[in-house]
Amino acid sequence: MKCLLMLDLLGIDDQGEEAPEHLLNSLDGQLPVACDSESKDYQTSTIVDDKTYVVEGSEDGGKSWINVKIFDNLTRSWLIPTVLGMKPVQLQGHSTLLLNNGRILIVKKDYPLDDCIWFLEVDTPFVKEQKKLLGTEVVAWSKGVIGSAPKPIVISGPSGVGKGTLINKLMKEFPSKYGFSVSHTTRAPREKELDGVHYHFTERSLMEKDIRDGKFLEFASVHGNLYGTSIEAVEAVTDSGKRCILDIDVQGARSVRASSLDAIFIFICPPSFEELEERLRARATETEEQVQKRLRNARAELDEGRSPGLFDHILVNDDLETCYETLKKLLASDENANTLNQPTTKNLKVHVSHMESRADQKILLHCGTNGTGVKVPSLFMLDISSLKGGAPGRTRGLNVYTVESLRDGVNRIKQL
Ligand SMILES: Nc1ncnc2c1ncn2[C@@H]1O[C@H](COP(=O)(O)OP(=O)(O)OP(=O)(O)O)[C@@H](O)[C@H]1O
Ligand SMILES: Nc1nc2c(ncn2[C@@H]2O[C@H](COP(=O)(O)O)[C@@H](O)[C@H]2O)c(=O)[nH]1
Repeated sequence: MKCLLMLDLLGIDDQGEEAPEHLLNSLDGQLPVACDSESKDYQTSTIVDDKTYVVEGSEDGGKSWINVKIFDNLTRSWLIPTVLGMKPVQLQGHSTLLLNNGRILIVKKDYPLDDCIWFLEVDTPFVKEQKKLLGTEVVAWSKGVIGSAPKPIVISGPSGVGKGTLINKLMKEFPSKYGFSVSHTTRAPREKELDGVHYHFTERSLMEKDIRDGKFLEFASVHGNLYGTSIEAVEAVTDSGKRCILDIDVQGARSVRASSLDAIFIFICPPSFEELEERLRARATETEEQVQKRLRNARAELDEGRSPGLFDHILVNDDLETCYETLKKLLASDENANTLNQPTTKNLKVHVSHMESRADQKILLHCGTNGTGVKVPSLFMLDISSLKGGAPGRTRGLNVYTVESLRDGVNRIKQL
């Protein structure tokens, strides 16, 4: 039904008829396409090679929707792509600009700067991989975030090595600095484990559906159960300004390594296999059969943990305090090396009328009055030269400047 409605807006039926002439004539991916401010329905078209990406939205009686479809300029037919990632909740109009790295920049009109910059990935490595996996056309949304965020930390290692113990110590000593990525799992809760705190305990069919819907950054079958990190789990921590810690198995670490998440990877080893077995039994949370299974898997994980290029650091958890101190030092030096550029609140509501791309990865956002009576600069500059991350998570590393025209053609540029 939804699909019919979208086609209807363009004045065509669902029998695969061509896009109307006026739309085709106006399609030009190289030029900024300004939105139609008179209309309640918002639509832009961007040409990428032989395809035209149409982003459209509408507000109808308080309900709003956003849709993406593709017009194949060779076969002259419409394609409905699989849409991944978290999409904008509302549009009150938007402008688009094709970037040269397989992304379309989308700036929402009349939204605070914090929530107005989005990317629609149409030909990035993530999208290419998903196209192969799903066998359909794929597009992926990613919200643009101003400034950089601290790198997430992936902690991996065999069951019983002490990952949870080390992470709990970090969280206890630095509650405002680190946040835990709460995974989903199909395993049953242990005594004292709380839903939403230690894990999101879920049913396999629900989790499989969410995986199909692209909600997971990674997932793996571990010791007979399904475990996974949702994109939301990581982004919720990162958005709160904390450094996100993921406690995941080696298969999961490998998937995250291959993803757009720019993380630091730490592998925890036991001092010996006998000590690992002792810790696992002493914890007394598993049946004998489960302990045997976890120990069998531990041998493979210990081998895999040493594979070149997978982990940045390997720590031996012999004496707990010594290992904890080493972990803290390692994280501190990594933080210093990646000086944090925490975003300040960007509450300014901007009404972008059009965008202009410059050769040096800077984009000029020309703004009109936003109707709130609050004076807002009429020109912003967006620096996209150091973007990090991307779909299925956020795109970070955006820098925004105000541009103020002074006399004699001199501009004053100030970073927000
Ligand atoms: N350095 C250490 N020396 C002795 N015991 C330890 C040490 N570190 C952790 N332990 C103990 O080992 C047991 C297993 O630790 P923990 O639950 O943190 O492991 P884990 O790696 O998180 O396991 P899993 O992957 O199954 O969640 C716990 O009872 C914990 O108290
Ligand atoms: N790939 C993932 N592995 C995960 C995730 N959350 C936890 N784990 C790993 O599973 C085992 C077993 O955990 P337990 O709580 O049942 O003892 C352990 O190695 C965890 O690191 C996840 O989201 N993805």
